Amino acid sequence: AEISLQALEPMRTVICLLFLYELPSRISTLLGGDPPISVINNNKYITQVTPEAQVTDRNVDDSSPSLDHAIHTALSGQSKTVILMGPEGSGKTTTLEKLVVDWAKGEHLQNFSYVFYFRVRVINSLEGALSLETLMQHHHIPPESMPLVLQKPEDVLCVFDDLDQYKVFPDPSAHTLCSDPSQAVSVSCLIASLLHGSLLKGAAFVVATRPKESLEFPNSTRMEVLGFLKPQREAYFNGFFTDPATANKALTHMERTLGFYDFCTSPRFCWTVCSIYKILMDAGAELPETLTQLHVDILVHLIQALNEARVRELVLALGRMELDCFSFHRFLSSVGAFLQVDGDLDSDACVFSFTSQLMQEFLLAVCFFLDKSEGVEKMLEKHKGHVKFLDLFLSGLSEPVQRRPLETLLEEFNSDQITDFKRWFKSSSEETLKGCYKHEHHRCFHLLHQAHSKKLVKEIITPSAQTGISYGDLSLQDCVALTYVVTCLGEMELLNLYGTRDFTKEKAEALAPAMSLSHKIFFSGSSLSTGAVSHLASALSRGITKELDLSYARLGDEKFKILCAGLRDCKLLLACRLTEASCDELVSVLTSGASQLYVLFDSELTGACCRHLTEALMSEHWSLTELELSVNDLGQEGALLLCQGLSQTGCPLEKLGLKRCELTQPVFKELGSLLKSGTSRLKSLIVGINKVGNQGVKHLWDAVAHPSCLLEELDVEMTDLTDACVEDLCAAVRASKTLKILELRNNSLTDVSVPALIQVMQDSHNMQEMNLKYNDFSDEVLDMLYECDKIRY
Ligand SMILES: Nc1ncnc2c1ncn2[C@@H]1O[C@H](COP(=O)(O)OP(=O)(O)OP(=O)(O)O)[C@@H](O)[C@H]1O
Repeated sequence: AEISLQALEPMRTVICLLFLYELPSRISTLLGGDPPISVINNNKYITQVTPEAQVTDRNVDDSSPSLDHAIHTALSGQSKTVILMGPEGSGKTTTLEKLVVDWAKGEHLQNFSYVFYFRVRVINSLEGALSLETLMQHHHIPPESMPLVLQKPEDVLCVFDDLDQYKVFPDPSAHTLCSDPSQAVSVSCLIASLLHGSLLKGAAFVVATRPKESLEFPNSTRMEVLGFLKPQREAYFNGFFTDPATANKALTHMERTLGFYDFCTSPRFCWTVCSIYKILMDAGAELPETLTQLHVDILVHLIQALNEARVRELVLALGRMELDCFSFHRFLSSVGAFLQVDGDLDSDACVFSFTSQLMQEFLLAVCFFLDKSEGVEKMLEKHKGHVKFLDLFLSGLSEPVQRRPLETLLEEFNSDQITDFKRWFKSSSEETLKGCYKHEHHRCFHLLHQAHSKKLVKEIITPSAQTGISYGDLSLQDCVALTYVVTCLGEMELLNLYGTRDFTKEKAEALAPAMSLSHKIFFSGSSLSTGAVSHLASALSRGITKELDLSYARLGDEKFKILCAGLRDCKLLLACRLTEASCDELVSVLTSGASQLYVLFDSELTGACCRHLTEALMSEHWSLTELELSVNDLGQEGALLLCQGLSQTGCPLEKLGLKRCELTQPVFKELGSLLKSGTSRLKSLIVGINKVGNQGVKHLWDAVAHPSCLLEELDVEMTDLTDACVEDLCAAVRASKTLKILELRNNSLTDVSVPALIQVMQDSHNMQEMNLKYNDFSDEVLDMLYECDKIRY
């Protein structure tokens, strides 16, 4: 390690040298990573950001709060203990070592005169009782410096790495804490006494651990170690591959094929990916498409690099997790590529652990296929709760193309095991896809995505699959897998994302191809980010979507504007809440000449919007044949204006929805004149749930009876009709040559009207259906109604 030591004070020089000496003789391995000290010395260190920086801006710039800076600030303030928490390989050790190196170089944390770095893995291997003084001597502090350390503990910073490795976790209540630095106590008591402040009271601590719930120390600040978000990954790839074009190629490939997995934030995983990509690119080989293929490539490379004759036995021993010295003594020179070995190999206390959880699960899956072992159900049950990717790897390896390179090296996979997996996958997916548990559906899609076989997707997703259930609240990985499945199928009838709470730009981008291939998309009750709306818009403009439900999505005017950009060529928009501010956009889409059908159900369109709409209707560019404005408070003035637009000669509108629009009698009168005018092409008029009574609706009966009226469907549900309207109603039906459907639900018609209504339906040749549900009929007329099959009641 080549830190320049000349400029350091003698004490620092000693501690720094010893710290470096203390670093176990770590070497760079494909799965383990480049040792932190080599990362730091070779200027490959990438500064991580804090969760706050992530929230405020994902494209973090230099001024964003860095993790290192946050630690420095915390240690120079009130907080005496900083707990760094992050998953496997997230960069905790590297952050700690950088901290110590920066101190030793005199760059940071200069308020401390002594910095001690303890690795719990190493302390664990110290047996018997230990005093603080002996521990420090283990860390090579010269005896003459000891009194200085003990006299001014506030000048001391202790760094504890791998606290999760602690065998017995420090718990103050379980120990009598020690306060005498020369007293020999158990190692667990020693650590607990330091962290709880009974030893070296006033000293500061930085502790790193994988996520642990029960970790609390006095005056402590927790900090999440996020690993590499996208901007840091980009910086890392650029540092790894010196050629920018190669870096970009590698990064783009990783983001496309793996970027949706959480573990991509792990710097250690990024190192492994970069390393294997480099090997493959140098050899002119294809880069892996799936997580399984990536692990096949890694394992093949590791095996080839070993000088090991019994590779099949080695893989079996690792996969069966025969993690004991006896098994591994046979493969001593080889296991280091896969395992971390703590303690003396010849002692019972020697502990083996997998460097990569992913590789551990991958080896388990390989083992399942290598020889006849237990059935797949039993195997998955046995590991339930401890594994995350086992079924994915099984799925990937069950496809010949993916496993072939391994078979060439080991031997052919057992065909019974492959058949067993395929049987399980088929039957469990069939069951899953009949049900309505979205998480199970998503899991099935993840497995299909991993298998990467279009043929298999078509085999598994049969027409009986319930793919129309709500897939709301998808994760990024769900979006990618669903897109894969829909792309293989070629189309999807309904993409139901009802109640999605957090539809981000990233998710929308991943799901865009699936959206383009869906006939209907439901986003009802969802919350879409601005970025997501713009991906939705472009997906719609490219795709086949005919129906889009954005009801209760509270899109708002700004997002609606963005959506409109994609709607120029879209056939239909259903239900979104808009206000007056969106009118200009709306009118411009409506008159674009490309939209064919438009529904603005349940918006917040008011009278003022009607003025814009009317202008649009009167313009020569209006080409829509359907307009749905139901559930908008248009008001009398607005609705009358609209009628004016409709009476324009040449207005092509054939279907108009004005349900629950607070319409009044004068509006019905105007609608009636419009229908009789001879200029209207309206075939369907939906004006239910407007309380205008017999008098109001009479204008429509008169219109229906008029020879110029072309209406085929009239909906006057819940308009307060009584028996008094029936004479006009029957006259209208008899006179009309076009009317086919009459919707009369939820009115106040009674038994006395029934004979006339049945008669008129029987006499009419045009009429196909009259709906009389929820009127005031008694049971006595039910038999009569039953006789007329054109009446629903
Ligand atoms: N900030 C960084 N810049 C560049 N590389 C990094 C950084 N952090 C980590 N790495 C790389 O990732 C590897 C793993 O990181 P590190 O050992 O620090 O993780 P960890 O969180 O301590 O993991 P574990 O929980 O397994 O102990 C390092 O060896 C190094 O190669």
